[in-house]
Amino acid sequence: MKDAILQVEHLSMKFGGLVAIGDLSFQAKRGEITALIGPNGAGKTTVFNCITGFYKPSEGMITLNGADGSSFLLERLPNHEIPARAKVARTFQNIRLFSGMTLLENLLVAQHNKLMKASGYTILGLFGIGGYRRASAESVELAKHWLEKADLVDRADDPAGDLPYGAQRRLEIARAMCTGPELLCLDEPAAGLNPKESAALNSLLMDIKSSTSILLIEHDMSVVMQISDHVVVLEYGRKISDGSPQSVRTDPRVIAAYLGVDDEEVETVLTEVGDEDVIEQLDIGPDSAHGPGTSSSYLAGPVSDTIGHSEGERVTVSKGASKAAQFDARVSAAPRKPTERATAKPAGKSPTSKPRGGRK
Ligand SMILES: Nc1ncnc2c1ncn2[C@@H]1O[C@H](COP(=O)(O)OP(=O)(O)OP(=O)(O)O)[C@@H](O)[C@H]1O
Repeated sequence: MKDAILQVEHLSMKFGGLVAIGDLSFQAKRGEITALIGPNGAGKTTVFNCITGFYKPSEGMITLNGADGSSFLLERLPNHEIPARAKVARTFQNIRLFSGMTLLENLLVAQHNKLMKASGYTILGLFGIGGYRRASAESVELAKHWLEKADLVDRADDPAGDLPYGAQRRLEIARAMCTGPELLCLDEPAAGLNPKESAALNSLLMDIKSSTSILLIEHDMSVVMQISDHVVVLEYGRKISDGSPQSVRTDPRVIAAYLGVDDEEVETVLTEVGDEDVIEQLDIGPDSAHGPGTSSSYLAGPVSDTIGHSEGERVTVSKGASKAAQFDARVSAAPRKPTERATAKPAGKSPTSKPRGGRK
């Protein structure tokens, strides 16, 4: 069995009165692609920011287990040590390349720390001594290696800003790989890509996962379903599902969390899901207190104004906000009537559909 490279335990992150993440626990296994998904504002980027040191969590533990047996509590490491010592690299939702520099230069800048160390931080070291020259040649080789993997080697001497959008995304990932990470955290790498660019990204990520574990935030469900080994679903900072892409895809709570679109999508959702059990659960009769049977707010009625988080803590969300909580309440309140199909149809957005989110 694969061991966990990342262990998130009881993580909470508060911004004043807002609990963006509440008592979240999950694992990412070594050599796997773990996807973190959820509707907009679910807390995915906040989790990334806690893992990569941009935020210090309010509570909880984030453990990174290195391949050599080392172990780091990321919430306690100074920011700059997270990439350098714990070997965690990340990309952001918006592209952050040096657009005036060539592709090769971008990948060499990423190796700056390694080169400076080899120079002994002296001018003599930079000009002549063997260690620096050797490190410099290795850096160029590594850059070339990742340019080839990203299918960008032909454009090595072009300015990064001249690349098409999808190629810039791959260059960012290649640059992150030049830092030698054990865990690569990618924040919406497929946002804004066309299908061809998306396929190129998928094959790059599948290639990377043989050597480096990946934690992925992604709204594009075709990417998530194709390449992920494990999916964690968030809604309002809470984990509502955790498992294989197939189990998450057919989890009614996840389907409910993605609610909020037109009635005509309902049939598509049920067909896409194609799971009798799920259809039965979604077909439990409508709650008469919340509108007529044909209402698209079938699962969106006000069940609770608050969502429970870690012990004793509640976060207030807008009335009827958590679709997963409403689904739970509906399932436990209503008697199961598998043979009696309700006339009402839940409005739904399947997690197999395209995203609500996008390029920021
Ligand atoms: N620095 C901050 N200060 C205050 N609130 C914040 C901050 N960062 C995030 N939040 C809030 O935390 C919640 C989760 O935000 P987050 O960006 O993590 O969600 P997300 O799932 O990544 O959303 P998206 O899919 O839109 O990127 C939101 O309500 C957001 O407004």
